[in-house]
Amino acid sequence: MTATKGLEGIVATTSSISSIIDGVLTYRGINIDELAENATFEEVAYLLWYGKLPNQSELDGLIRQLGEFAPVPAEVIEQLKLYPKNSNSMAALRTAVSSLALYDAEANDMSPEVNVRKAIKLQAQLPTVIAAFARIRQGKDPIQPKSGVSVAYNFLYMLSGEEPSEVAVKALDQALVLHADHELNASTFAARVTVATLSDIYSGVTSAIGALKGPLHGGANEAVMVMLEEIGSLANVESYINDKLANKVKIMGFGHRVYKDGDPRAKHLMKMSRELGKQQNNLELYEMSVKIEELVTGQKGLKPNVDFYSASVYTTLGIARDLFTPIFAISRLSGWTAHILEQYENNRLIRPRAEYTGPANAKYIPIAER
Ligand SMILES: CC(=O)SCCNC(=O)CCNC(=O)[C@H](O)C(C)(C)COP(=O)(O)OP(=O)(O)OC[C@H]1O[C@@H](n2cnc3c(N)ncnc32)[C@H](O)[C@@H]1OP(=O)(O)O
Ligand SMILES: O=C([O-])CC(=O)C(=O)O
Repeated sequence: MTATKGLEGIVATTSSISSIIDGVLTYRGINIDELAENATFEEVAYLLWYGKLPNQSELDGLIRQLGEFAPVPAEVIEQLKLYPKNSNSMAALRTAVSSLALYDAEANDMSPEVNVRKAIKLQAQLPTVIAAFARIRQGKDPIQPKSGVSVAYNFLYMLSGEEPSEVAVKALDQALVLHADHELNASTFAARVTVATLSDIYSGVTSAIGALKGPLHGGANEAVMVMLEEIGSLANVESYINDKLANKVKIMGFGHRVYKDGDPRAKHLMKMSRELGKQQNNLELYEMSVKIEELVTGQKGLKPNVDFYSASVYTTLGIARDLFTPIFAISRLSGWTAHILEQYENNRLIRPRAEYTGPANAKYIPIAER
């Protein structure tokens, strides 16, 4: 038995949800470029869960359900108030999702219709939990979600308590479309491993949130913003990046396990970053990001991934840095749950082997002789 480090190149399951073939990403066979330009996040979530685009009445039905499920149990809001104010936002989300299961009478019901309903419920409740946490830690009251509006609108509304601009809603909606699914990425794999034991959907999503949190995966979008803040201005980019590269420090938001010629999602986020910057008459973050890309691609051949330009996009939308990865979770929840449903449909326990590298024939030594 020989181990493949990081399972690189290992095909661990079949899936009909999303594909990355020759650098092209599709959801259910539809090119991400087409979806990014035309689809709303709710259409994409429906596509991932049901395997087809919704017609108008199906879409209206989903938006209605999302509105009905969006309020979270009062007990969960009370618990959020007890979390330390400086809690890591992904840790808070991981805890809150685990807690949501305790207040869902259907949490352990494994029938397929109930599992789809729980996927929609979680999709509706994640934004409410994150926005409530963000407000509570600022000493503000949470805002009740609206019904009949998009996930992007509701999240921005619940964060600030004000009607979000059309531009902001459209930008966030497009970012949600772009992050919704990505084949067997680490957090989706974690979700599938968990539910392949026939554990429940909340357990799968809690595992996935834990995996997304790390800076080699979803946590990279926050790490990119930390870097942009450390750099501070366009004039400092070159010396900062050259220094990091010379010291073999990884530049967050670059590189990818699967894409070697660039992440097809990055160009959409780059464009969004430029357009939002222009609208606000402040292109500094965008220009700094472009300069970083020039240097990192020029010197290392590494291309930006989905996390790189999303940092300047979310900051330009006025969103706090530590909510970037939770926003990724809001979007990826649709993909995680689609994969969980697919795993249940054709389940087999996921249990690979390890190549043993420890000592052989070791003997037990009585404690007095050690
Ligand atoms: C949504 C997402 O999850 S997208 C990914 C988000 N993560 C990041 O942006 C973090 C920065 N990037 C990385 O750490 C990596 O590129 C990963 C984790 C995305 C992929 O990792 P792997 O496929 O294991 O690639 P690995 O880390 O082995 O990199 C291969 C080589 O490129 C280098 N490299 C990879 N990414 C970077 C980077 N961002 N900056 C500098 N060098 C890098 C590695 O140091 C390594 O060099 P070496 O061969 O000289 O040792
Ligand atoms: O697929 C991966 O390894 C990481 C990624 O880009 C994602 O999850 O969107």
